[in-house]
Amino acid sequence: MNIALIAHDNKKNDLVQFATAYQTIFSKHTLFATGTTGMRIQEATGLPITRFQSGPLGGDQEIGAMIAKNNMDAIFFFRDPLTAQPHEPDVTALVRLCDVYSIPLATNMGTAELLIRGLDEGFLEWRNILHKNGKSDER
Ligand SMILES: O=C(CO)COP(=O)(O)O
Repeated sequence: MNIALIAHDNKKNDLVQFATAYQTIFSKHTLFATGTTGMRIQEATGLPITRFQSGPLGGDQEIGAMIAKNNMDAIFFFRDPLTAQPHEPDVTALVRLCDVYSIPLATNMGTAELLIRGLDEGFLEWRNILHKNGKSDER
């Protein structure tokens, strides 16, 4: 599965801890991230991660483009609900595309726990059916 990891600044420590705790599961998948989040997780875990631009510089939109091409299977996006973001339109657009394409999106630790365990149990196998039907450019 292709998985994206994103966190706003006040939530980066949480996502780094989460990725470290579930490193074994994440290591079975192909990881993508916005710039700074990806760097932080790579430093902490050594996991291979394809890093896009930083969020305010277009990283959210790059991940959105993957969703639109059916190349993204799940997203962990720890948003900061208490701080205004200069790129709020990009954040909204990313969340919207998840809804357009029914992509599982965890925006906080509580949902993230469910999503990562579900992922490991194979609850996202329906995504493979879409891939097999040739509806994506890559796996
Ligand atoms: O701003 C972000 C998501 O909206 C995250 O970007 P960084 O990972 O580069 O901090």
